[in-house]
Amino acid sequence: MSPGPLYLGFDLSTQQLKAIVISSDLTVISEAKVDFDADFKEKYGITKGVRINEDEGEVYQPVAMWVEAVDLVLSRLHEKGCPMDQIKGLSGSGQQHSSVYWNSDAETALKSLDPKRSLLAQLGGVFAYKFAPNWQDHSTQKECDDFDAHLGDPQKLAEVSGSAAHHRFTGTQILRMRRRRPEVYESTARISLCSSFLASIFLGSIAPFDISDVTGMNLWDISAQAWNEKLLELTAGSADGIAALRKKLGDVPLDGGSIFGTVAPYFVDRFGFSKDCRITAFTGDNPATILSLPLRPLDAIVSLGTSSTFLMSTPNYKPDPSYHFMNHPTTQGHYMFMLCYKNGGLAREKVRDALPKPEGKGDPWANFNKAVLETPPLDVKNTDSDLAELGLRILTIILFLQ
Ligand SMILES: Nc1ncnc2c1ncn2[C@@H]1O[C@H](COP(=O)(O)OP(=O)(O)O)[C@@H](O)[C@H]1O
Ligand SMILES: O=C(CO)[C@@H](O)[C@H](O)COP(=O)(O)O
Repeated sequence: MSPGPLYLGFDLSTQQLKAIVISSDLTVISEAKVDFDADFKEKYGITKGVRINEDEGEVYQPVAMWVEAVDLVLSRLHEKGCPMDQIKGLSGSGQQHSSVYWNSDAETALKSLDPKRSLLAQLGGVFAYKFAPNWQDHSTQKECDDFDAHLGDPQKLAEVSGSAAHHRFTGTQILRMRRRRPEVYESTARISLCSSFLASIFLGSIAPFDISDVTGMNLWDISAQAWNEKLLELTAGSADGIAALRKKLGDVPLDGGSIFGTVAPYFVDRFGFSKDCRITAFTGDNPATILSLPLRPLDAIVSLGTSSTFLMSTPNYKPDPSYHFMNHPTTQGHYMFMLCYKNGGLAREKVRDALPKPEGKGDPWANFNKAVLETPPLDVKNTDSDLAELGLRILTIILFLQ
């Protein structure tokens, strides 16, 4: 029996490109992944998905690797016998903050993709910069100082953009790109976030930023729901440069759930997608996580990937330099609150490696999981007087009940 209309979701994260196909009742029909280290370590010179330039604190990923991964993950789905022609909707998420710099050939190349040739053969030359600065990049201290000072102080920047300046936030990254690599900035026709980059490939045209992901840039004025003119001026270097920067950034649709169009003919001819398979906005991986569970007021999600994040949804906008506020991805007037630990995965691996190794070729995390399950949270046995819970309650009161 046919499972009915299917939906395809992607996640382009630090270490993998994952694809999952589900039916309307959320049954998983097929899945495939490209693991960057397992598939591309030698070819692209990466470790844990990234390259590092220690001297400047740069952490970055080859954009060509992402492009190649799209063809590869789809051919894996296809080879598994996934009924591609029944996929009616397609969307996805991308690691937040990471940016792609397209040159002026990009739009034409995306519109005229030939299904007989690979994506990489056709898109290899459309980037003004071969790399995407990764969210782990920390080369932008000077730019952070400039952002924090530009509106007065970090509190003011947080009030306007939802966050104080952060190394990984895309505004500080674009400012550094203009200063450090002015030729790249000049030859950039459009800038994408990781999420809108992936949407652009499927759409065959450069997709706009998502309304939630745009709030991870330190450039979007959340109260005005518009680019902040002063922050654009800082990034562009002068008032005269604002118009050119706006062009590179593009317009941002305020409706996060909008449909961008149908899948590009390349995917219909090469992988058997239906012509009417529709593409909805791709968003950041954390906003996507917020959407993945039906959160009630005061519910929180902890997401453990390369980073670790703590997420809540709220109608109250209470920004502070010590955490992040972002637009909710689909509900206008709602926000998501986030704490992010950049070294979450690393810390867990360190603890895992300090424990005795499990015997044989079983799950390398077996002893870690056992130790976690056997240890009471923060080693506090009485949960009624648990200090961690007290901390969470205070945070909740500060955020929501003030
Ligand atoms: N069984 C496990 N228990 C705890 N952590 C794990 C386990 N398996 C993988 N990890 C950690 O999760 C990280 C990868 O998470 P994943 O969500 O796939 O990455 P990404 O950030 O690319 O989305 C790895 O770096 C590793 O530290
Ligand atoms: O930078 C942040 C959030 O601000 C990270 O959470 C990234 O979004 C990366 O996600 P993973 O690759 O760890 O899933």
